Amino acid sequence: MRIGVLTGGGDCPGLNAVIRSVVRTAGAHYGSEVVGFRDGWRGLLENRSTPLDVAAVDGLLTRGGTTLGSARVAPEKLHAGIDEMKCTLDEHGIDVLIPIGGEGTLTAAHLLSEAGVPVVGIPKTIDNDIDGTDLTFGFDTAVSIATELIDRLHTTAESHQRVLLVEVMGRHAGWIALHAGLAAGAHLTLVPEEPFDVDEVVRLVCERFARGDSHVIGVVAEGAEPLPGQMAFRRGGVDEFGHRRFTGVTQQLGEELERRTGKEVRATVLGHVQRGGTPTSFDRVLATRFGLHATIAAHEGRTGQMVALRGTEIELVPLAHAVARLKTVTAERLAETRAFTG
Ligand SMILES: Nc1ncnc2c1ncn2[C@@H]1O[C@H](COP(=O)(O)OP(=O)(O)O)[C@@H](O)[C@H]1O
Ligand SMILES: O=P(O)(O)OC[C@H]1O[C@](O)(COP(=O)(O)O)[C@@H](O)[C@@H]1O
Ligand SMILES: [Mg+2]
Repeated sequence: MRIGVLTGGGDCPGLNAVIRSVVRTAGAHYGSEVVGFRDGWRGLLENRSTPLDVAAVDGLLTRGGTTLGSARVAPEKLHAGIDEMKCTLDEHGIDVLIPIGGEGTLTAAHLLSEAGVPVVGIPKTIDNDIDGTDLTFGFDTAVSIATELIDRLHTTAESHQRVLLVEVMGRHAGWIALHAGLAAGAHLTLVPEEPFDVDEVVRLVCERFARGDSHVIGVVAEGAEPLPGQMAFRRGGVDEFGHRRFTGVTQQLGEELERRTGKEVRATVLGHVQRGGTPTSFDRVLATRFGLHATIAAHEGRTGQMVALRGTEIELVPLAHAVARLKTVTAERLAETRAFTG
């Protein structure tokens, strides 16, 4: 059998571990060959590939990023390019394609699957917002990095009796904010799922200082927004790929808080450091198991599906189900966090 692999969307610690796992499982268990397509869907559209053998994936278990590269392609171009992509797959004799990506990449995978291409998807994203799987690799690494950095901000904040607002990634879902906030003992957690009440944030900050606390740490997901009409808030529209452009909610909230509380406020944006570098051991294991089970599914003809973590086991779920909605933070999980950070 010949398997095609590509990585789409934002890079994520553990992608290389998946590639290694697919290549090693295909070679050692089945004597199959693997072809990597470069830069996500663009590699299929432009017929750019590289053969992947065991030597090519040596050392990839621990390396962050993706050795295949990743790129974004406007969804319309992808819809228009289905025949071209099928031609590329035929030319390389690909029997099953394994796309590794987030909800966007998996939506495109579903599209190809509906067009008759045998596909087994592998979910990735640091945001952990893919439905149908309990977790995605990359999330644990991002939360660990964010937690360590927030820990460090506590000491500088308390030395100056400041409010420190930390912006973490999370476009539609606040999982990183929720977990890093809880792990690092933040006093406030703002997520995209629930517009925040600026009056309430002001009250919380004033109350903490009034009772003698030394500082306030607030974790803000980049996609969080204030309730309408409560403060001036710039909107950035959407980019050419349909993604919302962020305008720095944390900085804007910081300025508002400084004005209304009289306290010094500093905003820190963690940005891409959250998804750079080596994956945690948890993510290496999850990525390796995803690669193994996707390759087994490909050889058993169980296509049109995505591997998923359910409890402690890896299962297959239909791609149609996985991309039907995003997995966002529930009211119950928010309430749990608020018991400690609100
Ligand atoms: N609705 C869609 N229909 C078809 N292709 C899509 C769709 N959404 C995204 N894609 C493709 O998948 C790529 C990756 O999606 P993106 O959302 O950027 O990352 P991720 O896979 O991490 O969610 C996009 O650049 C685009 O080519
Ligand atoms: O690479 P870019 O364009 O800066 O993307 C940033 C976005 O990618 C992410 O890191 C991951 O999102 P995806 O998994 O959907 O690619 C988001 O948290 C963040 O908003
Ligand atoms: Mg996406």
